[in-house]
Amino acid sequence: MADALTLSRPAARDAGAVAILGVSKTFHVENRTVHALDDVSLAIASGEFISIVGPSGCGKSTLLRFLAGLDRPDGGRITVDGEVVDRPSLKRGIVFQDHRLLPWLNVEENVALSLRSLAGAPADKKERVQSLIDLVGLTGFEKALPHELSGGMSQRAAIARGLAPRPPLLLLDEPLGALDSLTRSYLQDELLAIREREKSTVVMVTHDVEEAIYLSDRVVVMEPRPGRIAAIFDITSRRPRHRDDPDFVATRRKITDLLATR
Ligand SMILES: Nc1ncnc2c1ncn2[C@@H]1O[C@H](COP(=O)(O)OP(=O)(O)OP(=O)(O)O)[C@@H](O)[C@H]1O
Repeated sequence: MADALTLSRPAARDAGAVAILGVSKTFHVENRTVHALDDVSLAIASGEFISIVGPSGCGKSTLLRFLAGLDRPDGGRITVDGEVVDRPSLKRGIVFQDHRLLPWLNVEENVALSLRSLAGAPADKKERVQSLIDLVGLTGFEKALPHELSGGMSQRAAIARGLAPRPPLLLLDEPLGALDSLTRSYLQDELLAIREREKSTVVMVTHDVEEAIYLSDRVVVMEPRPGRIAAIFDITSRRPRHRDDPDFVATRRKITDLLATR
């Protein structure tokens, strides 16, 4: 039973621990060979918030797709809680930059989609859906269709959908990338609050170094051709963090300087 989740929190407090071991991937397109990832290894503790930053083409999304089980590496392996990731699972929620809500379903129905295959009483599922809609600040918009929502609201609905089955691991691929800066910083705080409440491990790909430092326990900086980990920064300052704090500014400078050389 690959998806033995229930509506209650999946057992252990140490769920969502990730091991990425020597992962490599080469794409062959016509007569071109792209070393998208080369020998990438990373251990992520349960409950950690990790951001991955790096120049375009360094393999961030490829790595996230592997973590989701949407694709497989040619070499190495990935485990979550000791289980090899070789297919998608409700144990790993994923949210993309474009919300990918089904246009013919309303907010409530979109959020409920990923609960369909889980055991549980319909009333419990309904309660879970409503609590997530409340959590992401969409109360009152349960019956709205995606085209009736703003970009930020659609992204919140997508986050609620990703969280619905209580995945121990939440994967975010530029989830706030398409939003204006005000909505973006508001949703960053919401992401922290959601993570605090849901206790999921989070792996987020972002192009925004400031966002990565603001949210994460560690920032992984990747370099391209071949895609590798160039450095890992521990962000130990207490939350809420302040973007003009000297430590914050110094870390941002170190990361952007490093990125400028890649
Ligand atoms: N399905 C595919 N077929 C061929 N090449 C691919 C495929 N997916 C990714 N690549 C190549 O692998 C490399 C890494 O791509 P990936 O999308 O993971 O990078 P990224 O760091 O997420 O980039 P961006 O920041 O621009 O989204 C790129 O050179 C890309 O062209």
